[in-house]
Parts: sequence; structure tokens; C-alpha cells
Amino acid sequence: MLLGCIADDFTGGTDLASALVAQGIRTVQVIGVPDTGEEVVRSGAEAVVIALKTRTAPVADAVEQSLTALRWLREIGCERYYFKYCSTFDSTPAGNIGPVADALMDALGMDFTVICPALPANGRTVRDGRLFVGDVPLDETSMRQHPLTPMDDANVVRLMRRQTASRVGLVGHRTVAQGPERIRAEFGALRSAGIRFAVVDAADDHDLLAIGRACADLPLVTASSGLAIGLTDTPRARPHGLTDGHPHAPVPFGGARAVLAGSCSAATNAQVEAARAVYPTFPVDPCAVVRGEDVVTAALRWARPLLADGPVLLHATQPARNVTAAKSRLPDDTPSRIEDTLASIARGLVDMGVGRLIVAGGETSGAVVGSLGVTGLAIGPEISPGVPWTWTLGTPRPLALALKSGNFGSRDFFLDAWERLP
Ligand SMILES: Nc1ncnc2c1ncn2[C@@H]1O[C@H](COP(=O)(O)OP(=O)(O)OP(=O)(O)O)[C@@H](O)[C@H]1O
Ligand SMILES: O=C(O)[C@@H](O)C(=O)CO
Repeated sequence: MLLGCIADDFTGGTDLASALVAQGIRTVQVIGVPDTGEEVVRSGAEAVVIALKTRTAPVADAVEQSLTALRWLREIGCERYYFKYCSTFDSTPAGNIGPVADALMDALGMDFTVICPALPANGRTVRDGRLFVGDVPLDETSMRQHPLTPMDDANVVRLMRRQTASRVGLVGHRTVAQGPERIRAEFGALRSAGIRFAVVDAADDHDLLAIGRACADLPLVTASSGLAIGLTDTPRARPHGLTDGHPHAPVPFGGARAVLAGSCSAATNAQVEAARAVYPTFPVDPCAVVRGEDVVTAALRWARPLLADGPVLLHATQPARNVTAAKSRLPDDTPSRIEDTLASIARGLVDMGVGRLIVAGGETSGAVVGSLGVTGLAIGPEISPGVPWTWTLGTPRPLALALKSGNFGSRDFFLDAWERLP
């Protein structure tokens, strides 16, 4: 086992796993910390991604779960570690990126690592320490109105300083452009000056390759999935997932198709709009959920006669500005109650024969995957950057599941994704 990864949400986990597979690294994703490592070791995986649901958990919980994951990864023989967070640095002023990174470093006896959220394949770059989505600074995107992790600053150095007592510095693009040796020298200088976290500028994959090379001696990196391309010496000839002719690969059985959207991100809103024009659609009303109405039974009753004819769409998704406007009128636990509702709907849909399911949103995916009893995911073909099809492990029959990050994918994602299934 080469690489042990800890992802702070489930879509982020498949994003990273897919990036590793694309580098030719045989990768498996597990859901939470498994009881035993036997199955993962037997699978021949060279990287394992533990997907946690810690992005918005209370800080102490997030730290404890991440440390438990680290211990498990060490026990099964991992030698290097990767803490994966969101390419839009989704977090609150209290955390959880800073506290989790600090705790992992303490456990590994480290005094320096990188903070590298750049993901150019999806338009996320870091310039002078500021995170951009396309050309828009993070705090001017719809992330400002995110229901759980509203991002009000684009400056990653400042964001990190809110979350850690440790010193945070910057490796600017002028240094990055000079290649791995120069970057490594800068790491050394920052470290000698007592800097524990270096935010690293990156504008494209070339930069990430150089940063990855410069990180070769760091037992732990912290990053979005972008840095995965820099972690192997030479990318291998072709993608390599456990689904590629591997004896332990599950085979998805087909079955009816459904899309469940719980993300209120801009991309998901556009994708819901596009799919509404084509698929029968059931809007999950947050007010009905909060009033305690039996939305799950209503949704399943609606879906049952439709499933034979093609995909159905069920969504709580609403434009972020509506969510913000309604926030003061709804209880604080509304997001998690919606997650529970969508998770119960997912279980009902699978019981009614759905075998191919797309879920939009990281927290939503965490809830759905939990309710389906999924213990692991084998990584299948990529639908769009950062979103692969996966085959479930641990369910009574393997399902084809796509966990889509809120802001990933083109407008037609929900319409086109099925074509990428073998
Ligand atoms: N109409 C709504 N009003 C309030 N909250 C909602 C509504 N619809 C969904 N939610 C909640 O918003 C949260 C969206 O988070 P989620 O992580 O699923 O999506 P995302 O942040 O867009 O995705 P990602 O984390 O992959 O970027 C969930 O907790 C969900 O239950
Ligand atoms: O990094 C990203 O943007 C995604 O993998 C993600 O974490 C969304 O939840």
C-alpha cells in the first residue's frame, strides 16, 4: 500500500479516487473506517481513500474521526498520506481543515506541509494565495451563499489563519514556475522560519506536477484532488481502477435509473433545470420536511409507476439565494433533515429496483451512501472531471453510483452520465 487518503466528504473521496485511478494507481474507496483492512489489502489496491463525513461535523468529532482513519491507514501499511478537502476550501471559521491538518501532522510528528486547493481541471486556481473559480474570486461566487459552509473570503492564507494557531505562509507563483527544486528550497526556508503551513499558488497542471515533485519527502500533503497528478513519478500507461478486469471487481446489475439532488450549488441548479425539461421531476419541499410531513412515502409513491420508463429526478435543490432568504424561517437542522429525507428516498428507490443512481452534493451523498449500507466503492469510468461512476461494495447487489460534487459537471450532466456506463 503506497498512499492512504482521508477525504472530508464522499463526493470529494470519489473525486480523489478517480484522479488517482487516472494516474494508473490502483485505488479503492472505503466508506468510513472499516473494521478490518483484509479486504482492502487483498484487493491489491495501491491507494485507499477513506471517505468521512467530517467537513461540517463539530471540530472535535472531525479531528477524532480523521485520527482514527490515520491509525487504520498506518496499520494496513500506508507510507504516505493525503488529506483531501474541497477545491473551494469549504469550511467554517472554526474548521475543519485547519484543526484536522494540525492533528494529522502532530500524529505523524511533522512540522511542515502544504495547503493546495487548486484544481485547474475544474477551474479552481490559486493566485497570490487567492482562490479563484474561473476568473471569479471564491467569495464572489455562489459559495458565499452555501447553506453549510458559506465562503466569505478568497484568501486561503487568511482562511487558514482563522482555523489554526500555527503559522501560515505562501509560496507564490513566481517560485512555483521555477520548478520542484526551487519550490523545495522555499519549503525549507519557510519551515526554518517557523511556518507550518504553506499555501501554494497553482495555475495549471504543470504547476501541480512541480508542486507534487517538491512534496516527495512530505509524509502528508493536504490538498484538493488536484495534487494527485503530481504524486506519481511517471503517470502509468492507462487508468487503472479495480473495475478493470480485476477478480474482485463487482459487476453492477443495471436496473432502473434515478437522480437525487440535495446540492444547492450553482452547477447543480443548472443541471436540475436541464433535467427537469426531460425527466419526470419530484421537488422535495424543505418546508414540508420541516413540518414533519411524510415526504418519503409521497416521493416513492410518485416514483414507482415511472421507473420502468426512464430516469426520474428528485431534488431539494433550490437557487442559493432562495436558501439564504429562507434560512431565518427554517430551523437550523433543516439541511440535515433534508439529507435524511433524501437518504430514505434513496433506500426506497433501490428497494423498488433502482440500480443506477446519481447523487448530487457531498453531504447528501454521505447520507445516501450511509443509508444504503455501502462499505466501499470501486472506481469506474469518469463521467466528467472529478466524477466517476462507482460500483458499490457491501450492498446486497452492486449498484452503479455517481456521487457528484455540487459544483462539478456540465449542464447536461444528469442527461449524459448514463452513456458513460459500460
Ligand atoms: N432547499 C434547501 N434548503 C435548505 N437546505 C437545503 C435545501 N436543499 C438542500 N439543502 C441542504 O444543503 C446541503 C447541501 O450540501 P451538499 O454537500 O449536499 O451539496 P454541495 O455543498 O453543493 O456539494 P459539495 O459538498 O459536493 O460541493 C445539504 O445539507 C442539503 O440537505
Ligand atoms: O474538491 C472538490 O471540489 C470536490 O471534490 C469536493 O470536495 C466537493 O464536495
